[in-house]
This record gives sequence, C-alpha cells and structure tokens, in this order.
Amino acid sequence: MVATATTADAGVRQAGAHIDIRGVSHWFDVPAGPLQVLDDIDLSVKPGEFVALLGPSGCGKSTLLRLVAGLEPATAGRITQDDAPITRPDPSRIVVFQDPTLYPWRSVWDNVALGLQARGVLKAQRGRVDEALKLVGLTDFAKAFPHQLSGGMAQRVALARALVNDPQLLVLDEPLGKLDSLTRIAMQSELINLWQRAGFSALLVTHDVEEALFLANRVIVLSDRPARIAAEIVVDLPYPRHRGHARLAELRHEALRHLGLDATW
Ligand SMILES: Nc1ncnc2c1ncn2[C@@H]1O[C@H](COP(=O)(O)OP(=O)(O)OP(=O)(O)O)[C@@H](O)[C@H]1O
Repeated sequence: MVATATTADAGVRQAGAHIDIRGVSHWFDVPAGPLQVLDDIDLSVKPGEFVALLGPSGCGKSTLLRLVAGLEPATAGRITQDDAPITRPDPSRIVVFQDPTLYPWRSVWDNVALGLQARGVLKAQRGRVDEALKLVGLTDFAKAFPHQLSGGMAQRVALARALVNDPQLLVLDEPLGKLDSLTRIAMQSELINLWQRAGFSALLVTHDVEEALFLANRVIVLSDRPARIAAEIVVDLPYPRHRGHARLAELRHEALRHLGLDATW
C-alpha cells in the first residue's frame, strides 16, 4: 500500500522517496578493534511505503537509520535515494528522535519554523508553518512554549518541525518511545494519518512489536549484531487497522518467533 496525498489542506504533498540499501555493511573503530555492526543489508523502501525495523537491543538499528539519513557513510555497500547516492544529510530526509529536542526559549511556532529559517526561506513560506501545525492539531498552541506542552504535544511539535520541510523520507528513531502507553497509542494513529495525508516514505525503528505491526506495510526483523535481515513480515492489512485484528495477533507471534522469543500469551 502506498500512501496517497489527497487532502487539499494538507500542505505537505511530496512524493515519497525510493530508498535502496544494497550490500551495506558497517564497522566502528573501538579500542578493542573493529566492531562490525551491520552485515550485508539489502533493503528497499518503496515510494510512500512505511517500513519498520525490529531487532535486539544494540544490533545496529539506529546505525542503519544514521546511514540512510546521510549522517555518516557506510563502510561498504551503497545507499541511494531515487537512484542518487546518499552522501550527506538533506532536508528531503528528516530524522525524528525519541527526544523532541525543542528549543525551550522559542515558541511552538518558532520551533516548527526552524528548518525554513535555516534554509533562508521562512519569509516566503510562513504559511507552511501554520499548515504543519494544523496537520498535527496544534494550531491553538502556536504561541505556547515547550514547558507548557505535554510529552505527546512536544513530540507532535517535533513531527510538525519535520513535516514543514516536506520530507520525502521520514526517519523515525523510536519517536514514541518516551510517551506513556495511552498517549503512545493515540500518537500511533496520528502518525498514520500524517503519513497517509503527506505521502512521505517512512523508516521506523521501534522496540514495540505491536507498534511496528500497527504502523508498517512491512516489518524487517534484524538479527543480533552484526545485524543481518532475519525476516521480512508483510503486514497485509489495510489502514486504518483494528488493533484487535486476529491477523495482527498472528503476525505478532511470527515476529516474536523471529526475535527468538516464545510467545506463550
Ligand atoms: N559512534 C559509534 N562508535 C562506536 N560504536 C558505536 C557507535 N555507534 C554505535 N556503536 C555501537 O554499535 C552497536 C549498534 O548500536 P545501535 O545504536 O545502532 O544499536 P540499536 O540496535 O539501535 O540499539 P538499541 O535498540 O539499544 O537502541 C552498539 O554496540 C553500539 O555500542
């Protein structure tokens, strides 16, 4: 399933990026010697697709996201966006982390405006900030400051700050990981709404098996470090998904089995 941008007021209507990861391996130099973190990863994210990565702690998930974001080069292999090699960060690929990292002295509006300001286009594109705030339902909080927001609201500001750049790829590193479970569930649905309206491709790292299955078109299970692709689970359910769907329970069982966990619930 590919997200489509049909909402006239969405304001963010970029085609999703096609990301291709071919034969990627990665090592870090640590005092004990070279530490291999990724081992021959082949993976693609189709335009408008939502792909989630699951894997044991420390296996290399965030490292793979950093390589895709262009924050560092892979030791071996090739990563392309729409057939062009990814060599550096680019506003078409935005990373959202677990911590919203808002500037406390800037209002919500000014935090969201940061990317446009940095690129010197804010004056001409002020309306985009309003549109992004509308997308995440925070129009009424435009003048608020970060200390006046709940954790969920702060993370919605972080998403608006990403969306204002019209990303073709959203790189999501445990973006809901610090939220309480009820807020997290609500934000999962919001994230799907945003994705369907905006049309970006998404690559998500999460530790939450249910979250991965609820959100993604495909869930990639990685092995222990050095990470290899252990399994690919196609989530063959339309959106919006029902959390109690029997198929999700089946797929959860499958994912846990690939993660080496015996699902005896
Ligand atoms: N810059 C770095 N220098 C050296 N080692 C690093 C560096 N970044 C990550 N590592 C190591 O690479 C391995 C993979 O780290 P990474 O953060 O990618 O794992 P992860 O799967 O995202 O972990 P978690 O699920 O716990 O967040 C870890 O052993 C980590 O210590």
